[in-house]
Amino acid sequence: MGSALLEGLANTHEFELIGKNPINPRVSDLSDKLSFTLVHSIAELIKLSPNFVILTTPASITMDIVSELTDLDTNSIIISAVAGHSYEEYHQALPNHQIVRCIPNIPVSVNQGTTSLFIPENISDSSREEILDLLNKLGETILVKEEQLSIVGTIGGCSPAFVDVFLDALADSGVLEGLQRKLANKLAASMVNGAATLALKSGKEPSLLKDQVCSPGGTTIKGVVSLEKNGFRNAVIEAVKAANHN
Ligand SMILES: NC(=O)C1=CN([C@@H]2O[C@H](COP(=O)(O)OP(=O)(O)OC[C@H]3O[C@@H](n4cnc5c(N)ncnc54)[C@H](OP(=O)(O)O)[C@@H]3O)[C@@H](O)[C@H]2O)C=CC1
Ligand SMILES: O=C(O)[C@@H]1CCC=N1
Repeated sequence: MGSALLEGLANTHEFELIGKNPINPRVSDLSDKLSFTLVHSIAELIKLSPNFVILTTPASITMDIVSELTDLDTNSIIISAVAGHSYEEYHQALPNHQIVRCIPNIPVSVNQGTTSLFIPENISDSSREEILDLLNKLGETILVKEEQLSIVGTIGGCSPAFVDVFLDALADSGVLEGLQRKLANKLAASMVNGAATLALKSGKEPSLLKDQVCSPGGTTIKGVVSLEKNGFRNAVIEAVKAANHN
């Protein structure tokens, strides 16, 4: 997730970026590619007084890292992208800092992300604006209450993987009929991109858009009936449930 955020922010050419990571050749290569400063300790990071600190660490080590941020300038805004720790936990660890929680998704790397964001009440209007300005450069930002962050973050954050499974399956079906894999992959991704753009731009309900494709007695409705017979809708609902109630 950290690499995806760095890529999306680097694409804007508007930020001086810093990455903090244990020594790792993968991250050194990324820092060369995206031209960001790489630091290996929190102390080095704190000295640089960044405007924002975005946390993308595994949940299991995040609170240890947060406890090292006590000397961070209180003007620095902390944005946690970590699923699994509440605002209250961060606030207790760093009571004088401004902290918000978000769940971005991997398409932030191409500035087409969906980021659900919880901003607590104690954040000033100017900080709120700065946070939204930053995240909006990465795609769409959806403001939510903290109790909604889990389900909104699951649908926004995990579902790119579910869509990737769908894309891979669509491409498989093309390959089965003799298409080259590359062509099948491109066809599937372009189609999903177009269908999603139409849903967003038209504002129409997906069920109405589906009806427009299904000609009476035609081929699409036969495919839709087959999806329903095979539990496609239920499989999606169960996947979101499983991811959200882990
Ligand atoms: N993947 C996603 O789509 C999303 C993930 N998230 C959240 O982002 C977080 C990371 O997830 P994800 O990127 O998938 O997991 P990864 O395991 O791929 O990434 C974790 C990163 O943390 C780094 N790291 C480990 N220890 C430290 C440390 N002490 N200081 C700094 N960095 C450290 C790892 O470095 P190294 O590579 O050297 O091991 C790695 O780059 C999780 O909390 C997750 O909930 C939120 C939304 C979406
Ligand atoms: O798989 C995960 O745990 C993270 C949280 C949201 C997306 N990926």
